[in-house]
Amino acid sequence: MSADVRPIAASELPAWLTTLNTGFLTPGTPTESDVAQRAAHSDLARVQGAFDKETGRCVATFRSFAQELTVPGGAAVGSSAVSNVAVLPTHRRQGLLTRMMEVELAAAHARGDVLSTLIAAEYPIYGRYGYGAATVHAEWEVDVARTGLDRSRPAPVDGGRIDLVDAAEVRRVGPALHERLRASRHGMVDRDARWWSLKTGLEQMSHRPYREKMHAVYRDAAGEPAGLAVYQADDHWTDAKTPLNTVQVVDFLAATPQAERALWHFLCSIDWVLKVRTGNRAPDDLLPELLPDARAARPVSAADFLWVRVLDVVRALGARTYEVPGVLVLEVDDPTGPAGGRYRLDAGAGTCTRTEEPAGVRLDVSALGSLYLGDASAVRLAALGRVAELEPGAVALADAVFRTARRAWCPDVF
Ligand SMILES: CC(=O)SCCNC(=O)CCNC(=O)[C@H](O)C(C)(C)COP(=O)(O)OP(=O)(O)OC[C@H]1O[C@@H](n2cnc3c(N)ncnc32)[C@H](O)[C@@H]1OP(=O)(O)O
Repeated sequence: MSADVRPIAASELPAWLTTLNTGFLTPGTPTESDVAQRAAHSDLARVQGAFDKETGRCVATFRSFAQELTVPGGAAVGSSAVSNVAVLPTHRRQGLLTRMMEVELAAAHARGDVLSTLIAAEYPIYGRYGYGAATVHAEWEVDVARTGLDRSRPAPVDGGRIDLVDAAEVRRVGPALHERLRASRHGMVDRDARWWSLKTGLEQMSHRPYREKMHAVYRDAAGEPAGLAVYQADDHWTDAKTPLNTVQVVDFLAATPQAERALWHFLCSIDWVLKVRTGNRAPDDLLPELLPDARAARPVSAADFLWVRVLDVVRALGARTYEVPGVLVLEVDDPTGPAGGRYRLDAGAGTCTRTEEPAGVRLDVSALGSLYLGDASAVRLAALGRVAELEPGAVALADAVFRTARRAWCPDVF
């Protein structure tokens, strides 16, 4: 079976969406509204399809869009975000993803994108294309009876307050709060207006019907919104009519530790609620130790989340800051992409240039992607055989230079 890979025409969107839904095991013919929304929010030049040469059927989907990724130090770096990758089960393992990815990475490089980013459905798929796992998704389940928090006094003690608000208020205060947090937390990506519309039910796709949520906003003593928790509960009771509810947090943004403390205390104090599941948190989240009994928060997930592929090493390494000074020469291998070469990183000056100097470390571009946001350890990658030390001490220096005090966190699936 052979197939043509090319950008799709607007008239092909319904077939493309059907293939995407089937590939993601959410069968369903798209509605007119689904198609209209996609048309309004997609740059069709960046929407690829593969079409079976015999049947003409759309058998694979791939899309990219412009994204900003916050890197250590707070700069927002331009990335080509890859999403909606699916190949029909009848056409898998025939090289279609590889062909679509080659088109995408060449186009991203030609556009001048510094990085490419994605959330991998499965771990083994994207390393071969130069992506490296760059952030960790952590989730805890809190046994609220064990927390030691005083549930009878859930109000903030710092002069702030918590207000329960509707979705319209979330659309008013959420974007600015997110922008404030994004400017200081590496690993976060921008959210456009449609993100807030979809997450608050203003728009919805038929295969993912919106279920109304509850929203708590923390305002500091000056009345400024500094935190937002979006959550739902499962309405679960025992036969003996005792409550067994679990609160599932679906979005939690806290711009200050005070907001973080106040919102977790609030969520752990709601009557009928025995458990709070945190949703996607940073692996170094404050939560466990915000509780008098930290063990009340049981880790339930710790897995790779955002994957980063460096396209332009000079601009990528020059965009982030480094917590310790040091000069490191890296030899980057990128046989199928544009990032290969030798680079001199001056972490103190925050500059990166191409160089002919001898390299201290040699690494594959996917290992560079893992190091980029400061979450991976160069020493650990060396132990795994993914970073080679060419000069004594260079791996330890790379470890110290790339790591960040707080860990990278990407709250969003895209
Ligand atoms: C960013 C996102 O959208 S993530 C969502 C990704 N989509 C999904 O997981 C949906 C279900 N899966 C699929 O649609 C497909 O299997 C895809 C998209 C993952 C892969 O598409 P394919 O066209 O089959 O990949 P392709 O044939 O180009 O494979 C290239 C290589 O990757 C390997 N590979 C592909 N998918 C997988 C996988 N899921 N697990 C392990 N290896 C894989 C292939 O074996 C092949 O290896 P080889 O070069 O050594 O032979």
